[in-house]
Amino acid sequence: MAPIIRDRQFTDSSALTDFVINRGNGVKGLSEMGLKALPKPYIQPLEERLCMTKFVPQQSIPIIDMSYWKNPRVASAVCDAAEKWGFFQIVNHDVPIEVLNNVKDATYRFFDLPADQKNKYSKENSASKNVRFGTSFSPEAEKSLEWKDYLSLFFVSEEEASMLWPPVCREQVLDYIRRTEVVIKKLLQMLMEGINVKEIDEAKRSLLMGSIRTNLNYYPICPDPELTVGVGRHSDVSTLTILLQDEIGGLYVRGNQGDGDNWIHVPPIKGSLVINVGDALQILSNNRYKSVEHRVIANGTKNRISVPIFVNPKPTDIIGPLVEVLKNGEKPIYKQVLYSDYVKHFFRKAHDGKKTVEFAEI
Ligand SMILES: CC(C)(COP(=O)(O)OP(=O)(O)OC[C@H]1O[C@@H](n2cnc3c(N)ncnc32)[C@H](O)[C@@H]1OP(=O)(O)O)[C@@H](O)C(=O)NCCC(=O)NCCSC(=O)/C=C/c1ccc(O)c(O)c1
Ligand SMILES: O=C(O)CCC(=O)C(=O)O
Ligand SMILES: [Fe+2]
Repeated sequence: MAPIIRDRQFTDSSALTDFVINRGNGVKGLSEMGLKALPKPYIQPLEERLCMTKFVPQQSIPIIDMSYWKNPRVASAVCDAAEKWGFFQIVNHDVPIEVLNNVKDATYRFFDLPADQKNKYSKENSASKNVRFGTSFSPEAEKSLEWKDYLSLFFVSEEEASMLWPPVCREQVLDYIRRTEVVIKKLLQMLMEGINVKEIDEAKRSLLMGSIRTNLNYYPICPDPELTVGVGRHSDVSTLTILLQDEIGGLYVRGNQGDGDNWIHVPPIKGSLVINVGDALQILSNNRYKSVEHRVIANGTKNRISVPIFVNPKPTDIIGPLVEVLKNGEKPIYKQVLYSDYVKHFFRKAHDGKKTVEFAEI
């Protein structure tokens, strides 16, 4: 049955849910209908919209050149950025530009599929929990929805990926993960040395990078972009996130000046990767490294994509402050928690800034 639409608006919210979620049209489908106004469920409360007065145009997160990554100055810049900003960009990181371009093309290929093809991977229809096409963040828990569709791919093995991941993007995402792994290892090595962890043994490797989730995010053109958000304020639950964004821009990071209600734009830099600390690394480092809130605005004239790789502990790992960090008598701020409990807590609520980490506080 066709959705109930009058004057290019939905007559009720169940018709909208049916069109966007149940039929897999996503917000991309809404955008392509040429709606004249933003549907009500997407209108965010005033305090969650990002207004111009909160931008700090003169500030920028650090940009770190990885060409001479063995130089101790690079390690010191990485640790410094992870402590003070929780966010930085890397350039000359050795992931070939073709790999990045290919995964961006693959993202467009996936979202350009007809709705019924994408809907095969929805929460209801997907053959596996490890592959999920969705919209907004957690629509069941949210008071106001986010203007974003996504495909989330949890990596188990190349064999599983070859059976379950959508063929239009599978190889390109796998290649992106493979080539990025080298950079992830370098960054984690530097960050661990900065907190007195001299060797990344198998147990540490699992805690730091035991599981990998890649999301393909699609933010379509939005009517009334100032009334909604692409992604609401949140910190990631990962140890590190490696984010590839396109040339459109729109990602903002909470600044560290004054009362902190100032937001710094992350400008797109050709070939760069954005790196951010997630909650798991904040917990493991007992607050030495900071997971910082970030958000994405909606755009009135351009479609935007981004491809974050979330590098995480294994779901079965117990996370808490590392012994090396507590050696000098430092008090633990966090208890030991099962990582999958932590992630479930995150996924079952709407984006709510930095609140997730309270789940692990003593
Ligand atoms: C994710 C879990 C917990 C799933 O475990 P499982 O036993 O399958 O639980 P489940 O009952 O299917 O899922 C738990 C809930 O999470 C939701 N969920 C599961 N996967 C996803 C997903 N990819 N995206 C959104 N929600 C999800 C489910 O819908 C469940 O909610 P509900 O339906 O009960 O309301 C497990 O695989 C795990 O522990 N993984 C650890 C590694 C991992 O995936 N870490 C997450 C890193 S993601 C990260 O850091 C940031 C993600 C993010 C940020 C902003 C966004 O806007 C966004 O979209 C995503
Ligand atoms: O799209 C972006 O730039 C950021 C997305 C993000 O924060 C996320 O998916 O966790
Ligand atoms: Fe994020």
